Amino acid sequence: MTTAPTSEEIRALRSDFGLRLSNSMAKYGPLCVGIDPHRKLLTDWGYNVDADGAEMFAMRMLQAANGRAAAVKFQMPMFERYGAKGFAALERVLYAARQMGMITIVDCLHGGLSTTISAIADAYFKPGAPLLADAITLLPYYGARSLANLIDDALDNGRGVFIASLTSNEEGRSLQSAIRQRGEYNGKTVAFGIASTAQKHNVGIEGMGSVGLIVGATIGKWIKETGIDPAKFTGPILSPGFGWQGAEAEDLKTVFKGTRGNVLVTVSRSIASQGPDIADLAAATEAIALDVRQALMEAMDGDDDDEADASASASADSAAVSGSSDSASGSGSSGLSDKGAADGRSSGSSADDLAD
Ligand SMILES: O=C(O)c1cc(=O)[nH]c(=O)n1[C@@H]1O[C@H](COP(=O)(O)O)[C@@H](O)[C@H]1O
Repeated sequence: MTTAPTSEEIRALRSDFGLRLSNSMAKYGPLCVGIDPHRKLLTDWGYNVDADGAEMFAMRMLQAANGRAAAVKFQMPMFERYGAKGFAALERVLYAARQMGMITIVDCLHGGLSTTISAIADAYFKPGAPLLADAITLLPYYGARSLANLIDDALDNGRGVFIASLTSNEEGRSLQSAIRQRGEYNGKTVAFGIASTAQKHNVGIEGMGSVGLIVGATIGKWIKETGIDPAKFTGPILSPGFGWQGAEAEDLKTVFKGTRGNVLVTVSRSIASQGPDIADLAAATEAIALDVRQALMEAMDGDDDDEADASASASADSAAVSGSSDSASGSGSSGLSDKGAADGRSSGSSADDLAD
């Protein structure tokens, strides 16, 4: 006969993902290797563009990431496109990653009505789940609170989530910086409301929480217009955009100024494009892991040279993300596009070179 868990056991489970991820980041650094079997990469690596090719690609990426990165993130649509065979391949590579002891994130970007979205806890979080993962990515378009039941299921099973807040693509900016017209976050940006709702799940957790955010590294200085201060968020922050999409060390320093060990930078194509040789993939992983670690260490000590920033932090509300939405004018000209143009790095369009 099984006995019901005590309140202490429940508390421990609800902070388990954050604890395991922060331990892994302390050991291996703040890099997550993105496993995205793009068609072009499969072809370049000499694999068929099918579920078997995606599975072999993923196994190689796993071997390169093992012991060199804190986590791996699987891009669900790039398996899903092969239907049942793709799902079976993803189940197997997730199993392999678990056997290696790696922290696994499935990038499925699910979202929906509270009553229906909860069903996916059976797929990812519960004991015996076919796609058992340590965390998944979520979209909050139905309202961040619509995710509450699913988040509870994740936490009660020692798992976590990453909720899209400020995505790395430029098209997201006008929606995410829109000013809310009603409710608790009236007058604040959409992204701010999402981050604040996410943060509520982390309050009271010692160390890093288990409810994370997605904040693209590409957004650069535009972070200030959103009202979000990543330094005040106590869950993990998954940050895509470094490398292939154009973000550099300077962007990590700008966006994550003052953060302390909770930023997990996810990189896919900049590593995979060095394959298929595992030694080359491993070398690329190590080099990028070093760059990212260095940038985030510098971000930690980032000097507060910006007075407006300092006053925004001072007036931060208890949601632990500073809420200066007054400055959220939604002007879409800073960040990605300015930088891409200024130094010729890839911005939105060239980021699609290896898309799909
Ligand atoms: O959900 C994501 O992980 C995600 C959010 C976001 O805002 N931007 C973003 O690029 N991603 C994902 O992060 C990965 C980035 O891959 P690379 O640009 O190749 O490093 C891809 O799997 C994207 O789908």
